[in-house]
Amino acid sequence: MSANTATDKATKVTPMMAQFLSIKADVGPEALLFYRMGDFYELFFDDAVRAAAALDIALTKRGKHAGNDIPMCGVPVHSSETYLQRLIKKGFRVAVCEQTEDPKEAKKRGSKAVVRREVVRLVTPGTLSEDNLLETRGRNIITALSKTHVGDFALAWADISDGLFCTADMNEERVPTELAALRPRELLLSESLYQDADFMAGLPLDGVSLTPQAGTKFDTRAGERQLKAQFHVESLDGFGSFSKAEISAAGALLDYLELTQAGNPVQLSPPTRRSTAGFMAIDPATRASLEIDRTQKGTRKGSLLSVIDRTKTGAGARELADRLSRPLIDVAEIKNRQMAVTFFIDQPTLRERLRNLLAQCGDMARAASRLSLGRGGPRDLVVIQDTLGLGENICAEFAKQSNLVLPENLESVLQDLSLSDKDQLANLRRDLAKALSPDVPMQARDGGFIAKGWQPAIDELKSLRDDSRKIVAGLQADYAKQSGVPTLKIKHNNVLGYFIEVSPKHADTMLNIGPDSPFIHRQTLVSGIRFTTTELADLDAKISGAADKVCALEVQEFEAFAAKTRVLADVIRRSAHALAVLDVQSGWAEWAVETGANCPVVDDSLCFHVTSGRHPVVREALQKSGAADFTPNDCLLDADGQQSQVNPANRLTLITGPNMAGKSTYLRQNALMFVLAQAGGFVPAAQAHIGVADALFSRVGASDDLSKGRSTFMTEMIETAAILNQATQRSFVILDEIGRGTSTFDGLSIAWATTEHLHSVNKSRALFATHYHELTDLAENLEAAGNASLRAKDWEGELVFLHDVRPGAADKSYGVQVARLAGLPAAATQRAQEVLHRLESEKDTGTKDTELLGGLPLFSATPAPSAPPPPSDIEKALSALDVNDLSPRQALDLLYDLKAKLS
Ligand SMILES: Nc1ncnc2c1ncn2[C@@H]1O[C@H](COP(=O)(O)OP(=O)(O)OP(=O)(O)O)[C@@H](O)[C@H]1O
Repeated sequence: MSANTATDKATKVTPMMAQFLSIKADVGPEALLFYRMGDFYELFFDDAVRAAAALDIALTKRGKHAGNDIPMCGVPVHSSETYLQRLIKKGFRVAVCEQTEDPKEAKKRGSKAVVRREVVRLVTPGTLSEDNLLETRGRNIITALSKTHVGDFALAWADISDGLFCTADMNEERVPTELAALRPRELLLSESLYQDADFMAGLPLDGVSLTPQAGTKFDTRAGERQLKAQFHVESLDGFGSFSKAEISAAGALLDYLELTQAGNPVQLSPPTRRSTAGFMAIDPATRASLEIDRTQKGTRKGSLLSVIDRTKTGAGARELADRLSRPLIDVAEIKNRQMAVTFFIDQPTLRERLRNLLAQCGDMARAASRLSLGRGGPRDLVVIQDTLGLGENICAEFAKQSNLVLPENLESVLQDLSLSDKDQLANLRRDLAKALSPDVPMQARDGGFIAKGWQPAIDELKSLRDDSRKIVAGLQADYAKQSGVPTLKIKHNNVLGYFIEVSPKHADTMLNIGPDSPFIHRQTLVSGIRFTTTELADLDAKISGAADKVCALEVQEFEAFAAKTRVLADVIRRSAHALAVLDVQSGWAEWAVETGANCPVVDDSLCFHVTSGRHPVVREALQKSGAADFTPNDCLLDADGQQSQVNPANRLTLITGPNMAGKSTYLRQNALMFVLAQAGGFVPAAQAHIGVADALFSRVGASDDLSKGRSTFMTEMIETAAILNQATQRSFVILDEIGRGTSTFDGLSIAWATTEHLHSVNKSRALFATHYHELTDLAENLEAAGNASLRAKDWEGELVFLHDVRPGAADKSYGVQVARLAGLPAAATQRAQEVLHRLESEKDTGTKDTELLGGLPLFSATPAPSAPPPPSDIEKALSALDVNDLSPRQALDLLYDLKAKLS
């Protein structure tokens, strides 16, 4: 072979590889290309290397490209969802490329022709719709963030798994707050925003996959066209007046969804404009520290949501999470929600029946979405049929109750659920009930899901198929007689269809029947000899022909139903939402009854008065561990000072008390009262009067944010700055130990100034927990500040926490005792106690603070105790000894032994 030929061969690209390379070039390097080859999705080159490592599967090679081996790995199509799920979780995006023609068709173009393949979908974290890839009780949000030339911002967001679609205008400061509420899986934004490091540093982006887009994707005019096309309207006025920023974000989002679904239309609800002014602002740090829907470790378990969630359906759980994430400000709307919960508390029997029915409901909105995306199956139709039926049963349960007075919003929810005024939907349900057989497969192509009596053509073909099968069964006896081989069997496999099989010892008998033999030899195997007959072959053709036709007709029926659900998608989604709302309201009532939660009085005042409040999560944890009961506590704050004439109410209370006494718990439980009350629910308290808060702020627990290059102290100061700059008189603020992360005097001064600012400038309702006892003096100088403390008692040398909040400042911190409880070595706690005594006595004798807190000189003045030496061998032996067990002789021997150890 000449050198040239060798090079030619090395650089020659096979037609299949050429096709792969061209598709890969279109997809780009960001996405892995799942290239369909028969029953596998294959990955090549760098994609294969990355996927093999991420999935921990074998990396092999296939052929050569430019003289090098082509790395390859593959995943079977039937289990590809699991692999997809793992890749998406690891932050990959995957372009799925299918064979879009029958290989037989390709062959007609020549033996070397490659089967046509096309990318049918780009799977990204924010565009999932399959049940296996989605969290049942969590949302899967994709958002687009836009910024106009004049600096206005907007977000558009969607959950394509159930059709949610919303937009909201906002200023730059509000963007992190809204993103934290949405917790999107994927965020689209323009290249220029993406490259703005300062802006990006302020966004809560944990677990968010970023998808930068060319600035042109955010063009307002293109966005308007996209929106009109998506919702088939001539004008957008019907949806309210979108701002330019909203249109730009919505357009970019729709454009991207179209791209990922390779042109398949995504069904979304008409866009809802969510004015940010209507929702309580909870910035990312506050949301994280209050652990509303996730703990700081990122788990749902242990969050407020997980503790109060009594919903029976995935859609209900998602609705509850939405409500807790975005508490309302509008008092009337909050009261509407409360009325529904109260209604269900007053109707225990109806509540129980409703919850039993809800438990049987499927995820109708997600099923409808899958059907509209062409990814649904017969089981999705069953979910729609069953759940619509259950919706009817639920309406019937309400109708059964005599003299029922429904709150207005429940009335409208039941209207959405009822089929009585929705003929098309009622017909769809009735038809589905008639058309579907009880057991349906996952995929329509597997057939066998259309019930008898629905379509005469299918029934006819099925009876032809079944009759032929009966004839085949009868033939076995005839052929056994004819051949004289009583053990002759008629069998079936996918390659041969029906065939006759005899054991090898009857081979001669079968082969020598003579010229009139109907048996035609097909195969000789070690295990048996196979034959067919013209009659059997005819029947086989009839049966398989009929089966194929049945399958094709069933697929047609499925497609027809899927098309009907597409048309009715909006109504189906409204029914599904009605079920979710009923689930949330009845679930909230269930939780309230179980835990003794009550309905708060919510109004526009600036008061916050809670009697016997509890922290729902800490209380549940204590209950589960059986350790102790939760001590309920009151809290009274009034930013207006209106109550002060009767009962002086502070707007700011300084909380002191020993470590571990429950200060942080108290702060958080009161912040959570606002979240629960403004989400429209009941609160864990005997009574509560809550004037709505426009924003919650918390600075609780210091942690550094090294990923953003911020130390613990810096993070703390940034969060404190945000509070002092943004909190209004209507806000609620909790601060836990501000100023810890720096020198005592700096810390104390910052805490001091922060308290004064909050009290006199922001004028918000605020709780401030601190170990700086000096701060408690502030209560005397500031007219609306007060002190409260959590108590502990020294009980026979043991520290007992009482966990109850009392007016007045705490006298001591018990820090050393807590350190002892935590297991600090005895030598260290003894030493700490000595230092503490010394500091306290010098303070009493009037020594200046600077001398007291000066650090080293004082420490070196007190002789440091040395750690007790470890016990000697003799001491160990003596302490293990039981003297009563020793005989006089043994005692004498022991003495000798001990003496020997001395030398
Ligand atoms: N009201 C309460 N009733 C019963 N137990 C409580 C109560 N409040 C807190 N606790 C228990 O005390 C523990 C410590 O509470 P918390 O962290 O709020 O104390 P702290 O005063 O903030 O402590 P530190 O000053 O050390 O941060 C909690 O984990 C909880 O188990």
